[in-house]
Amino acid sequence: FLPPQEISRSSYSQELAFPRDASRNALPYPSYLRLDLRGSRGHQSNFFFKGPWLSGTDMLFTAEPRNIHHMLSLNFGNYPKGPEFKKIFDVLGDGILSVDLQLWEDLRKSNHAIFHHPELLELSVRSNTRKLKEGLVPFLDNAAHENIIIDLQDVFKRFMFDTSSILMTGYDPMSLSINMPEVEFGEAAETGEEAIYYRHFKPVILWRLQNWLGIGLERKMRSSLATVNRMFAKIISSRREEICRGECGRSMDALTYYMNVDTSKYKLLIPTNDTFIRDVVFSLLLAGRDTPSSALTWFFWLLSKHPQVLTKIQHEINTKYDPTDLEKLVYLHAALSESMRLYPPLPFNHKSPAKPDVLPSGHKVEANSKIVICIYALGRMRSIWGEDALDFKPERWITDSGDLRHEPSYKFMAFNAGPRACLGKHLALSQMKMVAVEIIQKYDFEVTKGHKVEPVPSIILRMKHGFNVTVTKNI
Ligand code: HEM
Repeated sequence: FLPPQEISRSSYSQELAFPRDASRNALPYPSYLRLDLRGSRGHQSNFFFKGPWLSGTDMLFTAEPRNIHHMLSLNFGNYPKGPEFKKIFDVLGDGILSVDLQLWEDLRKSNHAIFHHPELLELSVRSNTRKLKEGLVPFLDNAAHENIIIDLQDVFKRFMFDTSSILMTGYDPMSLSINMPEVEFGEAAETGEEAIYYRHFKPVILWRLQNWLGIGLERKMRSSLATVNRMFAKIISSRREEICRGECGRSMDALTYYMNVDTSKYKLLIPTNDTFIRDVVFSLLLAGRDTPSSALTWFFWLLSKHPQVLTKIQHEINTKYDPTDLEKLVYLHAALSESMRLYPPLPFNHKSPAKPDVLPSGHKVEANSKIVICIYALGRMRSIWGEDALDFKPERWITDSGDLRHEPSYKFMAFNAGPRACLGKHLALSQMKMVAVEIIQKYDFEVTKGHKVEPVPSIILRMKHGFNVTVTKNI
């Protein structure tokens, strides 16, 4: 994150403006989102940031589909996450989100196997259904009855933490309940995500020194990490004990799967090593908790601003809803995609070439240099999405014959693109649809007057002040 004064002191390859008044959904965004939203030519989709001398903070920002396709698909082998990424995301250890090469391949293949396993899919539907019935509905009923203001973002985070934890660890932390217990893990994860965000834009030596001295966000980062490690130590040791006692008749969750993973097939996985298990499951838990809750928050905020879209979704639910076939809800799917185009839960991605290369835009990139893909800006480029790029229009996702329109992932990058595309996309979409249907069918909600909506500088696009609403029951 670069404060405005630092931006003006630094040299850019061109002047980049953020036209606040140009976007109906405009918000005061951090610097990495400031690609020219009016941009209609390739060269406006890239800029090179030159940081202070020897600080190691030079980086190329890009929101150009040709470059993205080149790095994430065509020339994937030359664009690992890289050693710098591994340092910045050191808290993830050897989880799938931060590793490269053979270990990533083993994790990717084993993750793919588990995410397509019928038992895990069944566990996902069961836990979502139960959490709606026993967590979300009683909570919202109570809020409606008591007429109290609730933070819908917090509610979504709790819902996703509980369901994601059931899926990944087999354990339900029960964080979504009327008395809203303190969620140590959630606070720790969010502090960590903010600290990691700032690490992207600071010299490594500086944040490492701050971490070592225990200063500022890095101090909080250290205590957050201790919280996460404590939680995992408990979960892992009690599962090992259950396995020893032969009590592991539970249905498939990621923790159980990785403790019994077939090492003749996945040679680099170490099921007997607790640190390794912690790394693998922690990444999955984060992936499953933070992104769908961010997506749902922005989605409901957009609905509050576009009642005509809400009416269409209600009509679709009333006429086509079939709980066993959520694919029938085409308009709801389109509205969710449109919301993630404008508000991608992960607003940027980081790449680092292994060898020097020239991008399709003509930019030369050195080995180990930093490239930031601006997913947020990509979703708002008029050159890509047309003159109405800044409008919330689910219709753009629907073909003349009423089917969903497919957009290439280097254009709609909310779920990443290429061999590292999100593995949880279908699980996440089903889950978000279930939550959306439940709320839209049963409740009306109103955003609290004067509530300020702005993003927090973090690697996840969250609302800084939460999303305060009141709800009323409509059935
Ligand atoms: C709206 C919801 C979601 C969005 C927008 C999303 C987006 C993404 C993105 C952008 C990446 C690339 C991250 C990177 O390379 O640094 C990613 C990777 C991944 N996601 Fe998701 N995700 C979502 C939900 C989920 C869920 C629910 C799960 C698991 C249950 C999941 C599992 C994963 C995994 C395992 C990867 C790593 C893939 C790899 O590196 O090979 N995601 N996701």
